[in-house]
Amino acid sequence: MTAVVVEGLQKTYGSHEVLRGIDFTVTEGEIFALLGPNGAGKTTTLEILEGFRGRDKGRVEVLGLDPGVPGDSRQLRERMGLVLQDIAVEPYLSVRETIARNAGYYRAPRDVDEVIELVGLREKRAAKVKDLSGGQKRRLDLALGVVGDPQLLFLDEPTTGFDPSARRSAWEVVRDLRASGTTIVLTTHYMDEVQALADSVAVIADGRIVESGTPATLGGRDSAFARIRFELPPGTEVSDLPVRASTATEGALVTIEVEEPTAVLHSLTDWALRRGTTLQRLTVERPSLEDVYLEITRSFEREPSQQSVTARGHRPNRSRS
Ligand SMILES: Nc1ncnc2c1ncn2[C@@H]1O[C@H](COP(=O)(O)OP(=O)(O)OP(=O)(O)O)[C@@H](O)[C@H]1O
Repeated sequence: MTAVVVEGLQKTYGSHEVLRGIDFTVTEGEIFALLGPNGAGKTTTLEILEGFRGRDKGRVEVLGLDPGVPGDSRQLRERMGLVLQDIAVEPYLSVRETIARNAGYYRAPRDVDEVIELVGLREKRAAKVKDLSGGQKRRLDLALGVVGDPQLLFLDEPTTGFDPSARRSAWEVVRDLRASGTTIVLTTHYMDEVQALADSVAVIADGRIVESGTPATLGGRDSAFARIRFELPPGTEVSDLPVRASTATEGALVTIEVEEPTAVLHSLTDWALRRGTTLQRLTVERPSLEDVYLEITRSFEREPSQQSVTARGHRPNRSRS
């Protein structure tokens, strides 16, 4: 089942065309990450899906409803949860009072204390909102997003300002929500967060979706070349190696790029052992999600207008660069 359908979505602010025909779908029960550089239009897209912002053109369906239609939008409020970048809360209410007050807006909210527990704010339940730290405030935002027991949860940069351990806890909360059947639409600038959470990913640049897939396949990552690196053993030359090193040296390291590294590694290690030596600092790596993401978005920063037409064709082959 599909939770969200977006087709040909367009939005212009004045003369600034922010969305120039966005298409994507979110499957029910998945965590979908919408990525893109600052100002790419992620928040605008989310706000359109949430019914807080109108669209100029295109089809948008959220849980079978059109957030652009007032009646549908009201129904959606009951069925979706939001964790926004800046949420207005009463500074003099306590954490528990704030969550309880929000719970009152829904017909079938979750238990308030269970939600406090879920987001790790038990010790701060009596603290006033104004006395919370930045990270604790974001946890409260998360609590407010989930207290209505939403079918669909929007998370706009949910862990910005969290310390590493709080991020891990927030990820656990998000995974638990997915396990309980909640569909989650997420924006984030942290690629480790995408790797840890997302089932599918779409990247917005230059007003369009320029890449989509899973964290493992985005931008051809799964078929990218593996990069083998090691230190040339003392007294040997690159030409002595049993395989051709495509790049002579990178710093002090020899670099070899191959599609499938098993056989090459075998012949390299065999060669080294026969010579009674070792391959110091040996590593085998494929591009990380961050490498791939940066390459996708950088190529759009270079030639925005041309790139938008034939995005794939213009990008250099990241697996070999
Ligand atoms: N109400 C508005 N009026 C005019 N321009 C706007 C408005 N809201 C957003 N913009 C512009 O639209 C563009 C997209 O903004 P948006 O907030 O959707 O980007 P984003 O991808 O969420 O960015 P970030 O990663 O920085 O949060 C930006 O250039 C922004 O300045």
